[in-house]
Amino acid sequence: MSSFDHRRYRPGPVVHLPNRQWPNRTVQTAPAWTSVDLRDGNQALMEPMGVTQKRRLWNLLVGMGFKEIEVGFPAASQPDFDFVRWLIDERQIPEDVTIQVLVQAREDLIRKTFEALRGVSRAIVHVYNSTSPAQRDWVFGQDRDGVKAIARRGAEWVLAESRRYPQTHWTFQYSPESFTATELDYALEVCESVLDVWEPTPERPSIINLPATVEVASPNVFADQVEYFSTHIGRREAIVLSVHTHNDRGGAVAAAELALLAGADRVEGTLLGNGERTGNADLLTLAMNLYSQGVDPRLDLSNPDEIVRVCNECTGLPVHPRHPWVGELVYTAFSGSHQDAIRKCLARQTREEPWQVAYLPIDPQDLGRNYEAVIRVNSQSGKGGVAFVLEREYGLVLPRWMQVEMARLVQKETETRGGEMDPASIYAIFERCFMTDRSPYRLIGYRLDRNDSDRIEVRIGSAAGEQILHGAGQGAIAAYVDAWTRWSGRSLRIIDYQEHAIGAGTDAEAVAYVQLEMEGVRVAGAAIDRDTVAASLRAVLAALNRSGAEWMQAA
Ligand SMILES: CC(=O)SCCNC(=O)CCNC(=O)[C@H](O)C(C)(C)COP(=O)(O)OP(=O)(O)OC[C@H]1O[C@@H](n2cnc3c(N)ncnc32)[C@H](O)[C@@H]1OP(=O)(O)O
Ligand SMILES: CC(C)C(=O)C(=O)O
Ligand SMILES: [Mg+2]
Repeated sequence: MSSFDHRRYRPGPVVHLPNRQWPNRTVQTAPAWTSVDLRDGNQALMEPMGVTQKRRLWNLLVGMGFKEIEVGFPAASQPDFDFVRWLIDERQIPEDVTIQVLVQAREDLIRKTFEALRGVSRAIVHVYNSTSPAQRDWVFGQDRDGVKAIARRGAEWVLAESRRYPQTHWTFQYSPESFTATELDYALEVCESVLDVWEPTPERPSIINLPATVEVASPNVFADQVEYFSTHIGRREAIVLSVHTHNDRGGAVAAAELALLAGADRVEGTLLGNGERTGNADLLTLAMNLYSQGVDPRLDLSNPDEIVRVCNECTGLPVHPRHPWVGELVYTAFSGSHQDAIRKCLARQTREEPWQVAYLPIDPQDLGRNYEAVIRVNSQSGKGGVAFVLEREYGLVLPRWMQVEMARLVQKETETRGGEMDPASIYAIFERCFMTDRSPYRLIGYRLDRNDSDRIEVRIGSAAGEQILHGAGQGAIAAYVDAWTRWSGRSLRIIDYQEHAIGAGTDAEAVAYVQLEMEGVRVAGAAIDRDTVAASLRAVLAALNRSGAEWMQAA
């Protein structure tokens, strides 16, 4: 029998909140961010960070502008204790940054925690105990009152210890761990009892942190829980309401966002979402989500590649190439219609107007990414992408009809070869297929006599030797086509012709693109030359050579 059996599970909680307000709100300002990378992030690593890595990550967090940073669980391990001491003894904590430490509601651990913090000018002491039925029954072996007593005693020990260090400005924080799996009325009761001990005031608030220790329901349910809590807790004006979401169902970021609508003031999380199991809420994503809505995230995210590098080097964890906002591939389009739309929008977008480029929710340049990586070509790509690459890398602005043919040629090759095609390989196809003015015929020279109607004398070479052709017409190209028509006895007609300069100044070259109809069949050619007329004539010849017509091969 299969062990995969959904009947073993129950649905998550629901909250009766018919008058819920959060769906009608929007987030207008950034919340207070608290990084728990050095604690929750660290405790989830296979190999916890050493002091050197912690220092590096600390410097990154401070540099990004975090004002509250949970730096560890100093009563739990010597490295955590030593790190806190290093921060204090070496005066590493900027004036406007407050460190936070975590501790269980146990007297000996609380005492040691305060010892670790001796001499700090300001700190948040974060005490927690779990409150859910499963933890009450099976972990603590206590009823509701018993677990509430653990919380209250913890609050009392924290208060008592803090009084031994009056020089420090203390802030107290309490988390009813496993809040999302706790009955709401009971979570309120426990928090009220903690607040009765701490007696916070608006001037000296305490932090109540509501953790989705395990994400057990969809984000809207968490928002209901937070709104219910926020509107039912006493002394609301004396509390900073914080949330701490985990990502078990993949909704940590969404849950934190909806919690802000529901009344939360503060969000705990980690960079890139490292943390227990599936991780914590990703603060980078949350902050970038605000940024992309025109809200100042109050964090410096302008160098995400550096953030990713430091996190990776400190935690040993890789970052998915499609990680929101900062993954390697998140501003890259491989697919044809996306490339087409991006190319058209980028050509129109100005710095002054609000950003509205299809498929790019923000300007990648804001995060230090350039447009080079935006469009990459594989078998899913279309003419827009191929055209974009040729224009960006080689300055070639292909006419639409040539884009279509070029895209078909590229696709054929990518389907055969598989994988991605780099710009040089794309250009090689362009050169091989369209710039075919060397064989079977090549242009040796020409003389143009510009009168009422232009007369041209053309010297062409082939395996059969040199020949001279004569023609006349309005303009060099018409005269040239006339020369070929007379010489071959076939009907030739220019359908379209375009040219433009590549580069500027004395180094500039001209590129010409020609679409020719020969005996009812259309064929395209291109050529690059320092001389504009030569470029045109060679482009016509490239098309003729490409035609593969029998009379050409016979040469
Ligand atoms: C959701 C979270 O992320 S919570 C943070 C979790 N982080 C960590 O645990 C990392 C650091 N922790 C540690 O290194 C260790 O747990 C220590 C050093 C703090 C404590 O270690 P130990 O004393 O061996 O105890 P252990 O952690 O196994 O705790 C179990 C005991 O503490 C009790 N306990 C657990 N959590 C709490 C709490 N928050 N408050 C009070 N008591 C608690 C348990 O009921 C159990 O009691 P019992 O021994 O009477 O059955
Ligand atoms: C200690 C608490 C806040 C925690 O990390 C959790 O519940 O996830
Ligand atoms: Mg956690």
